[in-house]
Amino acid sequence: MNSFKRQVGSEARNSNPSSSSSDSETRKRQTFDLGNGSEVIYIPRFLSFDDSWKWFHYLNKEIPWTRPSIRVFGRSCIQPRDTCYIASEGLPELCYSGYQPHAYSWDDYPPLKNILAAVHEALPGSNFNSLLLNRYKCGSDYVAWHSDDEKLYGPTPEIASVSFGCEREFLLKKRTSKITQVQAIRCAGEPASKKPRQNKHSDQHSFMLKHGSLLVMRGNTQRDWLHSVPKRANADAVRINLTFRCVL
Ligand SMILES: O=C(O)CCC(=O)C(=O)O
Ligand SMILES: [Fe+2]
Repeated sequence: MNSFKRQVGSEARNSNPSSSSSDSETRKRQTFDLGNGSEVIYIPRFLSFDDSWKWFHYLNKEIPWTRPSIRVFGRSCIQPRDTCYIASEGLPELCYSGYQPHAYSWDDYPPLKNILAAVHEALPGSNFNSLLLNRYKCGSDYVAWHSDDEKLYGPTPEIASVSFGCEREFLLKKRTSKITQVQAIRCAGEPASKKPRQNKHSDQHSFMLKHGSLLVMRGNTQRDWLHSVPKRANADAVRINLTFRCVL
């Protein structure tokens, strides 16, 4: 994979709540215009350090985690992370990679409603009604390149992702259209002056997702970009991630 041009959230290294130097900085909302109506918002310290550990321990213990079989390129394999699904009553069923998760109720896990309320407060106008939870037990658990572009989320899904525990890298890369691929093949080896001009936006981004952080993808991000959490040999602890979504 290409090396990423831009590393954001570098203050993520500083996960000790008592460190004061960048306190106001890290609580701030950072907005990234990815171009063409795609946008990412990142709030490194969305939830407090201590509250985040309380949520982490609750979720790790109480959520009925499963590791289902899914289909990838026509082959059956075990999903490389634990998962669980929560949805409001009466919504159409979610199905991804040939897997239809059981929808648990928000009422079964009341603390999730508190986290949802905090997300709604940070994102006025949003109305999330479902939640896909992920648990990465170690650095060999991952999520492969994908976009959350299932029809039931509509054409411009907003996805709010809250992270707890071990910091992991979250990557975004621009989808290449057929036209761009053909251009790339034609232009390989040509002098720079003949190659089409790059636009001002980078086509790869990397976020080190902190304990207690919130990352939001909105606009055309699911249409035009792919995202992943790659394997990392040095990630030696559990990470839990909540992705809030709105089924239309
Ligand atoms: O764990 C993450 O940060 C991303 C999870 C994700 O992309 C998904 O559940 O669709
Ligand atoms: Fe995703």
